[in-house]
Amino acid sequence: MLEAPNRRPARFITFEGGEGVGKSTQVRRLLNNLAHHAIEAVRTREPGGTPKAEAIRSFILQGRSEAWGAGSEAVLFAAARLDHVNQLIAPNLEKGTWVISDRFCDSTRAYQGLTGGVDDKLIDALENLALDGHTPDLTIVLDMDPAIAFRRVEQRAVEDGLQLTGDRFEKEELDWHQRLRENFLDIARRNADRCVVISAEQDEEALEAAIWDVVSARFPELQGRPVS
Ligand SMILES: Nc1ncnc2c1ncn2[C@@H]1O[C@H](COP(=O)(O)OP(=O)(O)O)[C@@H](O)[C@H]1O
Ligand SMILES: Cc1cn([C@H]2C[C@H](O)[C@@H](COP(=O)(O)OP(=O)(O)O)O2)c(=O)[nH]c1=O
Repeated sequence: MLEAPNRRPARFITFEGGEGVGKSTQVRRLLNNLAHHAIEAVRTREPGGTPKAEAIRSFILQGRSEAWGAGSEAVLFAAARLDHVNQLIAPNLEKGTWVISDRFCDSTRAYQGLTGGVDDKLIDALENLALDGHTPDLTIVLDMDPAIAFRRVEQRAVEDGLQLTGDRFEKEELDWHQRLRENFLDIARRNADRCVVISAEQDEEALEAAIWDVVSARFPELQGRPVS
């Protein structure tokens, strides 16, 4: 009988951190680097990633869930995540395609849990339900002073000739974002085998190189891969 080829499992990598720290930019750059190493990967985001989860994203980010409080929001984010895992993340990993997500479960723990005051046990239960064993293989936590992140976002908006309206999360005060930053660092400390904290206070290329160092050291199949 012919043996199935000994294929490496596809990897699931998530990016976490506060607003404007450069997650989306670096997710794009990582996808590009993986493609150069002949790795098939999909890029996704949370909240969102599937039509149903994107519908929940609009509902929450337009502020329509605000009156319900952080507990209901945690449930809504988990509902979106369950669909995202079932419809996009698990099927891709199963067929050998890497998945790179801009935010995932640590955002619920940081925003609704540690910062929003939702009980740890509820966050744990929702996480177990939504992930169904699909814990990320690696989480890159991009860390920076939120005041600098705000200036970056503001500067880009001015360059684009836009008025900074922001969604409701971006209207929160700076000290709230400082607490959020500490909470992401705390999550990283408590999950040190999965999470790597990288300073986002460096230019895009330097940060991309720092992320690639971590990713390629973590996954040996990237070493010795063809570079196109
Ligand atoms: N390393 C960097 N240095 C300076 N500006 C950056 C850097 N990375 C991203 N930016 C800019 O900062 C803003 C926020 O970046 P983005 O990737 O959208 O962050 P996030 O997804 O974390 O909100 C964008 O205008 C982006 O062009
Ligand atoms: C995934 C997730 C996101 N969020 C928040 C974080 C962001 O404020 C918002 C997502 O907006 P988004 O525009 O994707 O974030 P960013 O500003 O980092 O580019 O939703 C939660 O509060 N809980 C969650 O579980």
